[in-house]
Amino acid sequence: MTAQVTTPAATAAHEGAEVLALEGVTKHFGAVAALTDIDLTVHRGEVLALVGDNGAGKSTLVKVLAGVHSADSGTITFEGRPVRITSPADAQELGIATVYQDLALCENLNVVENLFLGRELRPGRLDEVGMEIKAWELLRQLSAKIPTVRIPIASLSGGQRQTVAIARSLLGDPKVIILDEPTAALGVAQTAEVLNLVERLRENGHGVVMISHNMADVLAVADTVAVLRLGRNNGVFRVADVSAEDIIAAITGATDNAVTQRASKRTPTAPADHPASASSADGDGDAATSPETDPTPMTNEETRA
Ligand SMILES: Nc1ncnc2c1ncn2[C@@H]1O[C@H](COP(=O)(O)OP(=O)(O)OP(=O)(O)O)[C@@H](O)[C@H]1O
Repeated sequence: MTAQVTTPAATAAHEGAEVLALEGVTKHFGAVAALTDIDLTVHRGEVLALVGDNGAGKSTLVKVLAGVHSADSGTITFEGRPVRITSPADAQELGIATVYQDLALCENLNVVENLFLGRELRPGRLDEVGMEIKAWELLRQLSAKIPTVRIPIASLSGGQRQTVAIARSLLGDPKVIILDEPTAALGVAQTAEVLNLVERLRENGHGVVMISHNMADVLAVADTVAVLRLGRNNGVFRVADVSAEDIIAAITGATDNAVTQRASKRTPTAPADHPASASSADGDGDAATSPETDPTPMTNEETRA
């Protein structure tokens, strides 16, 4: 897995150009500060894992990008120009697709019917052949293992359902695809199948934002990990440079808690090799960060490079 570039000089070597950037995005719900000054950058052909504890702001951030919530302040730049996302239609028009955890598939309808629900091809009348050809084309892009596109969703496995939901998100030809916990509740084989899909999306040049609580998945498939804590940025890391303990430390805002101690007992490492990495953006001072030994969380300028 290639490390993310961090310097302007190396920008040309980056796998893809910047497609989506957030700067200072803030969202309140009444007195609750769900997001404060969030900066984030997504490139073409990059898988960015968005991680954080419960209530860290991940869903709110996704909903801001999906046009469900409007940001109170901050700038969102899409393909180099500032944009306003005030509705799901805005997001779709820009090329930001979101696959929510519930997948929103109709159990009794088959794969083609689900893919085209609400946007059936109709040159005069329903173009069944055209839809079927397009369905296979989308599934082929994902190297998907679906036996037939006329099978009802109810007969598919969790991984196959995720495949159909992701294929449907590709219909609008999006540049950025947001996946909300795509492997939650899946078994080992199905998780592997979904991680393969994520890799296909990257190969096809999409920018992928993947919310996940699963460190193994994050380390297996992401290029970059962005940590949210209490609604703020708490570190952006290249996966190549970071361990699961580093990420957990940034999520929890501490190196010395029960979770990180358990993780380091399983994989003993010298403290100098695997220090805490959280750049404590929330200023609560409980995240230990050492400039000498830190696995180099990227600055916001670097992630935008
Ligand atoms: N519609 C809403 N109204 C009021 N408060 C909200 C709303 N949505 C989210 N919040 C609050 O914003 C904060 C961030 O919540 P959010 O759901 O974005 O976190 P999360 O990281 O997605 O958590 P989880 O992993 O549990 O889904 C929380 O304090 C939450 O209670």
